[in-house]
Amino acid sequence: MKGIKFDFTNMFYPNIEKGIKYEEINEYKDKIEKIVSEILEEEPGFLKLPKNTKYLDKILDIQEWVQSFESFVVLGIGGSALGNIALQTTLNPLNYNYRNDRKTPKIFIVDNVDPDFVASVLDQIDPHTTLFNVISKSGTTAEAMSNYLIARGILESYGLDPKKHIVFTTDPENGILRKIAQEEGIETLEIPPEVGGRFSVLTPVGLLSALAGGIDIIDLLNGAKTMLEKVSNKNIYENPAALNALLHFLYYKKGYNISVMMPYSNKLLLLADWYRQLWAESLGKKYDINGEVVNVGQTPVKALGATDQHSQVQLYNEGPDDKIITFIKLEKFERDIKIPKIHEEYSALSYLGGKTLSELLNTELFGTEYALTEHGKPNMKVIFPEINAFNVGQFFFAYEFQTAIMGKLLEIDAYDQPGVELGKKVTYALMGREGYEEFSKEVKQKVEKKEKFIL
Ligand SMILES: O=P(O)(O)OC[C@H]1O[C@](O)(CO)[C@@H](O)[C@@H]1O
Repeated sequence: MKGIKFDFTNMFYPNIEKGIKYEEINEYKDKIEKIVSEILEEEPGFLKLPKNTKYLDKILDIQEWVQSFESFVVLGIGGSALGNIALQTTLNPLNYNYRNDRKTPKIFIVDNVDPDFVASVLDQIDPHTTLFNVISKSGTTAEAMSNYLIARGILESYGLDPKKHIVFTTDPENGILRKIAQEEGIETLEIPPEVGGRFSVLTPVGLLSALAGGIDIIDLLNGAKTMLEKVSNKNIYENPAALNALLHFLYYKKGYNISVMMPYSNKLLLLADWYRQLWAESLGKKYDINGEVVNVGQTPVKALGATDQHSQVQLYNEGPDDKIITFIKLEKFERDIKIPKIHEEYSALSYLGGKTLSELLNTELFGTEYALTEHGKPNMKVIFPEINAFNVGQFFFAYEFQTAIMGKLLEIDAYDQPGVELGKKVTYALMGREGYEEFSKEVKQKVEKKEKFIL
């Protein structure tokens, strides 16, 4: 069958000595059935996206305008950038201006306020031929807003009409971007109110820059749609998202606090960055749904094969039993390179001659998998037959659904992020935002009183 596959072989006992037993899975069969039914019934915002053509139509309407620019610059952060970055590095890695005979803009994603980084992007673009896509669900995030102000300032300094060079992606009603859009007539795409940032890659948040970069967004959504069908299966043994969630949950209960995602493909690497936000922000929670303090969460970690075999794998093999490793395997690379048969006289080199790099890379993946299993460390694999929009759409959707299930298993709210508020509030206060004067004093006093220890 078309699409990605999940290989759970090395998650189970007896392949892994301390592995999960089928009896443990069976104990949760009914619970998983109930959870999947509940999610399908509750229809959290992200679930509606694969079938919703409303947003797609609107984006396709402005395709010609968007692709008439030479540069397309996303200004956003977190869920308003990570999906975009994953899509571009996976499906538009060369980021050409000319691709498949069709001119598409070069895509830049500015997801930080590091002045060196922002300046380096600005150095590369010509405002006359640039479209800025300001993405913010809340329309308040300091990083996205400051970069918006900078972009707008530049446009104005060139005498350019912001309406012709800016498109907003934001909430349909709330937030300052929506207000500015209404007052000034700036083109604006909607983020459905019920879809949180980290679940929004399949909304205009991710779709517009994807389309701008020449990615087949219809295929992307088709992939998500087929995965929706697959993960709607209530039988745990036929539902990869449910089985993956349950395995992560059962291991988590045994002290496996870390979930490593390790693609063996540079193009697929940043899917792991997208996953990190999804898993961390959704599941790292102090309170459960009844208001009890639980302090749960599993720390997502990103690694790259084969590079990190020479950096992290020592720890993964011999360190504490606290990690589950998810490899991402690519079966068919877009290109391959044959290793020349030079130095046939040295056996330390001659075994490589005549092989391909993809052969070497996937053999290394096999070696790492084998070694981890021998060391008794649980590991699994997501297999991409090839990199295309359909498979990437499947991947996004499977992990979103898996996160929803994991949230229910942990009995927490997977859709909020109260833990990020305090840091934001301090920034507002210290940067002098109106209404935060008292809080600013409080913070300064507290810091003043601290016993300092600086070396
Ligand atoms: O799209 P927004 O509202 O600018 O938010 C960006 C990101 O900030 C967060 O709210 C966390 O600070 C994320 O959940 C979100 O993806």
